[in-house]
Amino acid sequence: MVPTPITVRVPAKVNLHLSVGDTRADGYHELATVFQALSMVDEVTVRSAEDSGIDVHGEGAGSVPTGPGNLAWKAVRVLAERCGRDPDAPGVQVSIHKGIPVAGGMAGGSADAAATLFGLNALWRLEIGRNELADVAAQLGSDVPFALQGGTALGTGRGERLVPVLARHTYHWVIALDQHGLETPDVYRELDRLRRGSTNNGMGNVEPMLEALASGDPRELALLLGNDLQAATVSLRPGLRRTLRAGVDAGALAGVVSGSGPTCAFLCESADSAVRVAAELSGAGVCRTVRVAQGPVHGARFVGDDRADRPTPPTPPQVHA
Ligand SMILES: C[C@](O)(CO)[C@H](O)COP(=O)(O)OP(=O)(O)OC[C@H]1O[C@@H](n2ccc(N)nc2=O)[C@H](O)[C@@H]1O
Ligand SMILES: Nc1ncnc2c1ncn2[C@@H]1O[C@H](COP(=O)(O)OP(=O)(O)OP(=O)(O)O)[C@@H](O)[C@H]1O
Repeated sequence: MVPTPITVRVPAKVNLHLSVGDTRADGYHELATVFQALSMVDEVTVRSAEDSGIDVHGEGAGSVPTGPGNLAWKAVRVLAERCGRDPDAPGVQVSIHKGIPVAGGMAGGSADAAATLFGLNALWRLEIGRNELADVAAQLGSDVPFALQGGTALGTGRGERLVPVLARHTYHWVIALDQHGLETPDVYRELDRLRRGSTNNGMGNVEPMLEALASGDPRELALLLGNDLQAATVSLRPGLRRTLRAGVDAGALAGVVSGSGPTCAFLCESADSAVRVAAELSGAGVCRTVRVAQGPVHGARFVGDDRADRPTPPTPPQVHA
């Protein structure tokens, strides 16, 4: 019997804090980061098919590869290898509906890889537990484990080692999308260039941010938003200075470049304030488009599964596409 297709919803992320340390021997930078999952999502459906393939729909779909360059494709291969399966007999069709901006610093490709792992775990009835799935996720990219986990989390190592963080509040965000994306390696390379000759690549202290998150006051959190990659992103895209200023002028508590950018995220005092800021920012002519989002939200989960306390169940129910 052909298994029922599985659809998984998976969130974007913003880095509330991103400290970038030294480059390691493997070429990655040591990180200390606080991730938050936001209510901008991709939906990924995995189904058994004669021939394997990927189709991509939604905003920015035209710039997403549908072959081996797609992180979801890699996820199929890596998981198949892990469990000794032939990924092409039968094949897997992966359908991606993009709601997360492409190459925007919000981990869209990572989200699709995480959703594919999560979906295949059910489609192939593998019953892989969350820790092992997170290990496979880390093989695919530094941001992939967080897309599985969601919520708010502290990431260390190259960003893949996660500890959940208590966040007492729903935070309201305005997200400003830029005209064109940026490639993450280019942004890290630019940071290395800007830092050349400097010896002080110490990691910022995340404790104050963890306390602000526990208190739940967005004004406290706003004072602590920070991203070491921001200088590099702004150096590559100087117009972002204007975007960041415009968000604060429109009434946001603070703004920060999301990860490697060029998307900017603005923290607002309330849902109403976010709507006002979004309206004013979209009229300011400093970005392609503006969205309103909330965080934290769940990591990868089945569409239709509303149980709030089960972000990554090891043996989930199958939900039909
Ligand atoms: C900017 C962030 O989104 C912040 O969460 C991440 O650090 C990037 O995570 P990602 O896109 O999953 O990145 P990966 O696919 O693991 O790595 C892509 C490239 O980014 C750079 N990279 C990434 C993570 C890291 N800790 N140090 C790095 O230098 C490396 O050039 C690497 O080759
Ligand atoms: N499933 C996918 N969705 C989007 N882009 C993908 C996907 N698979 C591969 N890519 C490629 O990866 C590049 C980065 O896309 P992505 O949307 O993941 O960027 P990002 O959000 O900036 O990543 P991150 O925040 O994790 O650094 C794109 O240029 C695209 O060609």
